[in-house]
Amino acid sequence: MRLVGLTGGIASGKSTVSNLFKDAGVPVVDADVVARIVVKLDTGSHRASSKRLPRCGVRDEFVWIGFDIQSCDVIATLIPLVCDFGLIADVVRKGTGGWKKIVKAFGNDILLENGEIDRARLGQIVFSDPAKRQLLNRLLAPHISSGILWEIAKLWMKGCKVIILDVPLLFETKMDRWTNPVIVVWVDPEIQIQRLMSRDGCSEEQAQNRINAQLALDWKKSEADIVIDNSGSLDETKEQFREVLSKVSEPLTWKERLRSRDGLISVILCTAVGVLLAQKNLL
Ligand SMILES: CC(C)(COP(=O)(O)OP(=O)(O)OC[C@H]1O[C@@H](n2cnc3c(N)ncnc32)[C@H](O)[C@@H]1O)[C@@H](O)C(=O)NCCC(=O)NCCS
Ligand SMILES: Nc1ncnc2c1ncn2[C@@H]1O[C@H](COP(=O)(O)OP(=O)(O)OP(=O)(O)O)[C@@H](O)[C@H]1O
Repeated sequence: MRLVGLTGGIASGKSTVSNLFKDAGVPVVDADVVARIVVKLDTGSHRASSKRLPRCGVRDEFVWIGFDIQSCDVIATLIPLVCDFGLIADVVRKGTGGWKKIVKAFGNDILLENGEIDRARLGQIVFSDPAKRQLLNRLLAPHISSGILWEIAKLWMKGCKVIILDVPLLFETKMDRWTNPVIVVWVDPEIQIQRLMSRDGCSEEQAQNRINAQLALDWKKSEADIVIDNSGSLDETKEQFREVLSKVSEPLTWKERLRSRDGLISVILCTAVGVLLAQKNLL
């Protein structure tokens, strides 16, 4: 299995590029999506909200995190069994823990009427205060990394050979050690701030705070194996993407093959046959 890192700066165009990968049929694990799941409200235990929302079952949560049980032949039969015994539930229900930790640390003021986290409010707080941002990062990091690992595990079980890890803080969290190659989506700083302000409707100061919350994009560019310059038009980015796609779709190396599901199954089968043959010869 090949784990390809996709990163960049805020609003540099990671989602734009990861959508191109998805359109090309390459699976993407999106850390922002995982992070949203881990701060989701556990509707069953929330007390701050006046409205009681319907409780989601474990199976609803699989649908919620985009898990297509039907298409995963090997574990399709195992999942209901395991869920019923609560073994996987702990992993996918991390949202419960993340939500509780945030409310405990930041208070009920960061909650919306329905008890969900007010992301805009929390964003304002953490992007203007490095200490609070560090606190949030510390609280969520274990949930996000286990959420990402779980997403990778599901794709591995499906037999996916190339997986894109779209992680804005890939270098900051040292996750780049897991990935090869690392793609950095770079953008001219002036264009980055303009795109960020127009997408999020924020002031220049707020946009700059968000940019400053991450390692410098130029440094990330210098660490990249592949750079996509997204300062031009979408067509220009698509042009660069075609070359990148053919690069990441090159045949797997032996190491990558061994890390894939089919590679591991082959190794297990070969070992089992080898052991059987050796036993027969010894008898
Ligand atoms: C602060 C929050 C509530 C703001 O939510 P909002 O919906 O406004 O932004 P969204 O989640 O879409 O993130 C947008 C971008 O902000 C940047 N960003 C998000 N969190 C962080 C962070 N802790 N430090 C630096 N940059 C960050 C990323 O580039 C991300 O792509 C949210 O980003 C959050 O919960 N962040 C902490 C989780 C995290 O670290 N996510 C990044 C995953 S690697
Ligand atoms: N080549 C381009 N030309 C014009 N607009 C673009 C281009 N690429 C991206 N954009 C716009 O810039 C904004 C940021 O892009 P995108 O959301 O892909 O960035 P991102 O790196 O995923 O952001 P974040 O870090 O917040 O998740 C979006 O509004 C997007 O539509």
